[in-house]
Amino acid sequence: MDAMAPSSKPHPEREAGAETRLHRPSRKEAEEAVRTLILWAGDNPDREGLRDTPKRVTKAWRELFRGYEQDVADELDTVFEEVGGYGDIVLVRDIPFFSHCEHHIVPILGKAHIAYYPREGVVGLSKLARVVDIYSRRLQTQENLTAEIVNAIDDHLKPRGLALMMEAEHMCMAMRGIQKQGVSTITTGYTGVFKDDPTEQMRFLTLVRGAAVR
Ligand SMILES: Nc1nc2c(ncn2[C@@H]2O[C@H](COP(=O)(O)OP(=O)(O)OP(=O)(O)O)[C@@H](O)[C@H]2O)c(=O)[nH]1
Repeated sequence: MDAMAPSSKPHPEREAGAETRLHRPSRKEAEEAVRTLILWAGDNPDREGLRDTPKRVTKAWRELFRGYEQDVADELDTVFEEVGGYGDIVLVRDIPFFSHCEHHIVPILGKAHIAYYPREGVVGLSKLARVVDIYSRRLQTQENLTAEIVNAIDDHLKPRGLALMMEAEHMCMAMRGIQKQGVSTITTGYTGVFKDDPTEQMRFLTLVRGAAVR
């Protein structure tokens, strides 16, 4: 697909039942908007170093926000049912991610840890990281990002339980506003046995922190 072609898919609407299709501006319109922001920042968009910047920024945005073009169902529809009777915890730890906060469009940088107890099969490990990627590459709050990843994996895989922890630094708190660097925000989501049984939550948290105890 042309990296800059407008998507044929509607933007995902977070409000249940919303069916409106949003108008995607042309690439030229998007470049014009970047030019306006350069002027707003106080620089000259026609000077040599900035002349191609609107083009670069729109190209970068296509990449940074490619999650709007992707569907998690495409990643999670392969389930391996032959797992040799394995039914214990599967934990994929330290998945790096970046997103952008929907309030300031400034990066959120962090790690995700996903665990589940298989019920009927397992998914490819990389697919879990792909789901994190798809939802991260949209404008987000950390809470919404966490909930979307949990709901998507839980719906498709139907595990006995799913646990997700996301820890991230929000550049909107580090680089502007309150300007506190190194602050980490932790969000969690649990379903099934992880939701119902505090000892399962403890096991998850212990494994995430690195000690393989039972
Ligand atoms: N809950 C939550 N808040 C976030 C997230 N990302 C950014 N924020 C916060 O969103 C809030 C936006 O507050 P506003 O008062 O509307 O905007 P603001 O004037 O730019 O706020 P300050 O950041 O305090 O300067 C700030 O407190 C941010 O820290 C997130 O993922 N989750």
